[in-house]
Amino acid sequence: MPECRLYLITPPALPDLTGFADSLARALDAGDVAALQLRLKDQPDDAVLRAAAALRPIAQARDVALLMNDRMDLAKQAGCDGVHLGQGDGDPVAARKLLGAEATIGVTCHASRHLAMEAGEAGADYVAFGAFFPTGTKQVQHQAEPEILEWWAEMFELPCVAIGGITAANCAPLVRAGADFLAVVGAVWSHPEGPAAGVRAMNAAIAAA
Ligand SMILES: Cc1ncc(COP(=O)(O)OP(=O)(O)O)c(N)n1
Ligand SMILES: Cc1nc(C(=O)O)sc1CCOP(=O)(O)O
Ligand SMILES: [Mg+2]
Repeated sequence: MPECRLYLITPPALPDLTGFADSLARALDAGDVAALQLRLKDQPDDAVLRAAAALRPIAQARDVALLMNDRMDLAKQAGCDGVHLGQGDGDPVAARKLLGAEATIGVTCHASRHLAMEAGEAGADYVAFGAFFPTGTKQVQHQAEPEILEWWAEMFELPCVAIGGITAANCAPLVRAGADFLAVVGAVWSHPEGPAAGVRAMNAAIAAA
């Protein structure tokens, strides 16, 4: 079974940044997390930069890549390891030019083979497919099936991320289909026993898939 790792995304707002930083440190210390995406939707730039400054040392000290959602300019300003771009968030070629060869650039591809191949050609480091399951975190307009992960993994070396409603209970088919990363919000931050337990549960489910 190919290796699959956890990709954590922050909740959409962080009203208590200090408290969140503590929770994040405990969650990252609980198990294997490959990357953390700072996804603060509709927040002012200064709040996003403040959050990045607080969370970057926690992530990077644990070898967890910090990726900025949506905004390549803020990724650069905040010293992030990369950026995640949706289809309306800018051009991966421009992001590469701005952030450099070492940066990680991910692109949302919904359930589209065409968008994924286009992202790969534009120099993305991963393509993200979703949503695989119903999610309360965001209103989604696209639904993906595990077959797209199977097809991608068979055809291309470039890593693929699965996202959308993924939990420890439903992730096995995505791991078996070839997802390199599972990106989650609720499965960790809304875990009934807390985020550290959420990371442990996801790690265990991935390993058992
Ligand atoms: C890993 C990952 N995959 C997909 C998304 C969704 O990005 P996007 O379509 O730009 O939507 P928003 O996150 O900006 O609401 C993501 N953020 N991360
Ligand atoms: C940010 C995001 N993007 C999606 C997509 O389908 O592109 S689904 C999603 C929300 C992921 O949160 P949860 O793990 O709580 O479902
Ligand atoms: Mg976006």
